Amino acid sequence: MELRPLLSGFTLNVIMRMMAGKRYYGGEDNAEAKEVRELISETFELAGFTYVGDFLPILKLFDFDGYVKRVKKLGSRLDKFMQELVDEHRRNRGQTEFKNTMITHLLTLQETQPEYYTDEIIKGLVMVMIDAGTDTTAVTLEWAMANLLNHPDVLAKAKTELNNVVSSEGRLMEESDTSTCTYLNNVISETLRLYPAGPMLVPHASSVDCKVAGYDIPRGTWLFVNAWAIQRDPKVWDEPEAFKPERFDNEEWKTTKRGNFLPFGIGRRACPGMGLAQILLSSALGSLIQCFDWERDEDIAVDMSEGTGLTMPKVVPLVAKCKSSPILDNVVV
Ligand code: HEM
Repeated sequence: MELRPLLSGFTLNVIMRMMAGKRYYGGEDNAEAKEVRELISETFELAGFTYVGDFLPILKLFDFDGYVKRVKKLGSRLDKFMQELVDEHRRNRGQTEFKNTMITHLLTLQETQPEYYTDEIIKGLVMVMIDAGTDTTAVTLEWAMANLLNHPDVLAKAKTELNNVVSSEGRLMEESDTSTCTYLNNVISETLRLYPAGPMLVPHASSVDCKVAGYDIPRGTWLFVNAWAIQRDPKVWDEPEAFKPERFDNEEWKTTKRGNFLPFGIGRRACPGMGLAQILLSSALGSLIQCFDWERDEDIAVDMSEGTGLTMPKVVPLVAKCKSSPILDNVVV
């Protein structure tokens, strides 16, 4: 079974359920779902494109490969879809399925602060949650599973923890278990250390001339932070290339290595979705480990080559075998 489509469908469903109370993956195949899946897949494709005009402005005069034309066309299709979503919420706010969505809450704020919570802002928030929150989380889950399949001892230890904390109570993993399963969280931290979904963070630009660590930085300079290299620095991490969740066992790393572990960035522009991402990663990975016994598809190590996309996806999509664990037979009828 190939995991990638399942994991990205899962994260998109979670974010869309939060924002709009809708799922577009793995359920009914209606026209709206098809349209959304198409829009989202094109958004990710174009987001990963390097636009040369950003680096050599003169080249903005030419539209090589028709990139600008495609982005503009996609932009207006996305805007139409988002506007329909907002209008649908405006019409049906009282109905159960629309009552507790993020769009409905934003529309309530629009009543008291219309100049700030405009439709443009609401549509922008929906879009940024999809862009920044779905692929990053799905890619991390795929790397985590790949690491576990290459380290059956780690997988067994994580399963034992889940059996002790959750399955022993005859139930499935819940959100409240995410803080108790410390080894599971260490597996996630170690995955984010070796395979950060934002390997170069997000480019930042200085808004004024400034001095950083003695260097003069002119206004408008683009800064890239190589988190991938910092998190594998042999001066900081023992056996930096090894997958060892135990290195996060004690809290000491928080004082000694805090600035060297930055999968969510650092400072005022750090990832605002970090808390949500950690809960999502922990509950999804925990459920996959608790509910199924996993094995590699072939008797060779999973290929761990890193691709060049925005979120550093695996080059070879992960394929794995699984069978249900006894807990599933007990709780799912
Ligand atoms: C494993 C999951 C995730 C990873 C690894 C990740 C990583 C990052 C990184 C590295 C940045 C740039 C920080 C910087 O440049 O200093 C960022 C920014 C951002 N992230 Fe995440 N993220 C994840 C999940 C999420 C989720 C679930 C959401 C929301 C639903 C989200 C929303 C955002 C937003 C809105 C920004 C831009 C913040 C700004 O520019 O001020 N992220 N993320």
